[in-house]
Amino acid sequence: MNTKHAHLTPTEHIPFDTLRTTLAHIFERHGTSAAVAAVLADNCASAERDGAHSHGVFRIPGYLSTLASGWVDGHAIPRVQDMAPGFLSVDACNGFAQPAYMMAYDALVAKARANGIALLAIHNSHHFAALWPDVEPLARDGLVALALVNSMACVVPSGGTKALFGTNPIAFAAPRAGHDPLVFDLATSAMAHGDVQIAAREGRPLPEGFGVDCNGQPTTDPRAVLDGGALLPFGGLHSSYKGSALSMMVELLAAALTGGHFSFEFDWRGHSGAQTPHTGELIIAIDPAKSQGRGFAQRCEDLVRAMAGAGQQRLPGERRYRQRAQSLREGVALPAATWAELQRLAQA
Ligand SMILES: NC(=O)C1=CN([C@@H]2O[C@H](COP(=O)(O)OP(=O)(O)OC[C@H]3O[C@@H](n4cnc5c(N)ncnc54)[C@H](OP(=O)(O)O)[C@@H]3O)[C@@H](O)[C@H]2O)C=CC1
Ligand SMILES: O=C(O)C1=NCCCC1
Repeated sequence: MNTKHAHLTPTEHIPFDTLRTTLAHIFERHGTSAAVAAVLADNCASAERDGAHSHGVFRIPGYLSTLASGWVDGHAIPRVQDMAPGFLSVDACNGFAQPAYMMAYDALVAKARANGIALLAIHNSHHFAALWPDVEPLARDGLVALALVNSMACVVPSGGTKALFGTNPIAFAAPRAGHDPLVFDLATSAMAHGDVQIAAREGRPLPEGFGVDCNGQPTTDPRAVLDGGALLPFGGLHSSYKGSALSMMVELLAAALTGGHFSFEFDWRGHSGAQTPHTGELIIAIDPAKSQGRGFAQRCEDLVRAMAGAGQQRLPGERRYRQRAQSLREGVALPAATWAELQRLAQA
């Protein structure tokens, strides 16, 4: 949202269902089917609820300008194809990735349980969201899950000078006995592009070693990164080859394997306002019940205990679950100006 002065206004606490319904109205009134609106609204409201601000309501203007530009089809009806016993392919038909995923979700779970492992390869799709909502439900269904999605060329490969990779996140989830699933979700760039946009809006510098300007020179100015500059892969100045290798892997698995575009391949010039990357996504689901040994859930607890014993202060995903519980208890905290703008858009 354009919340430039939102921090000056009071905070409102909005019940999660009210936020989700309002977002669904916004999507539907701005160019999606009711079915697509429901999926995107749930995703976006869930991100805001969990404190994943770079992919919560902050993204609404980007979704709307993209829909208005004609770059994405908000009414697309995805086509699911059964490629092999463990391989499903979905053509999102130039629509959003999440409705395509929802259409194939049950088949993916059934295949993973039957075969031990199954892949869902989505192409011709747009992903503008956090990735953990694509893996957490699989872990709640008892499966180990990995998701990868590529975005748009805004990351310089290690040692290079030109933006080529996307910010290319990887999300992982594993079921735990008696606990929320173990989940991590991280961009393979030094920072998510959304966080660079938020830093620019709030006038905050980036940490050293995260970005370069349009001349390839190191900069901490988020605007210089956004205006022709680029991010570096994660890993810091001396180990960015590690983030770069992971980013390369995401390009291959999310784009080459699915039939989607690489982050540098699609051309959205001519669609003024378009912000959603037109790429691909790969989701891998593994049934741990098929594995050897003392049982995956038990081994997971062994590892978590050992990590705590070694001094790890918190698990990935833990902050998010804490924020989720608080938001469900007290309502999702939003600047009053942002909530007023969302309500206006829902009527517009
Ligand atoms: N659709 C797209 O194309 C793209 C989407 N994104 C999204 O942007 C979001 C933000 O990514 P990013 O900035 O890399 O995420 P963060 O760096 O904020 O967090 C990455 C992961 O590390 C965990 N974590 C953070 N701090 C700690 C800590 N001190 N100890 C243990 N674990 C920790 C987080 O858990 P916790 O959540 O609990 O803090 C999270 O699982 C993601 O949801 C990603 O999917 C990014 C790039 C492209
Ligand atoms: O934050 C990011 O990085 C991105 N998020 C949504 C899609 C484009 C990249």
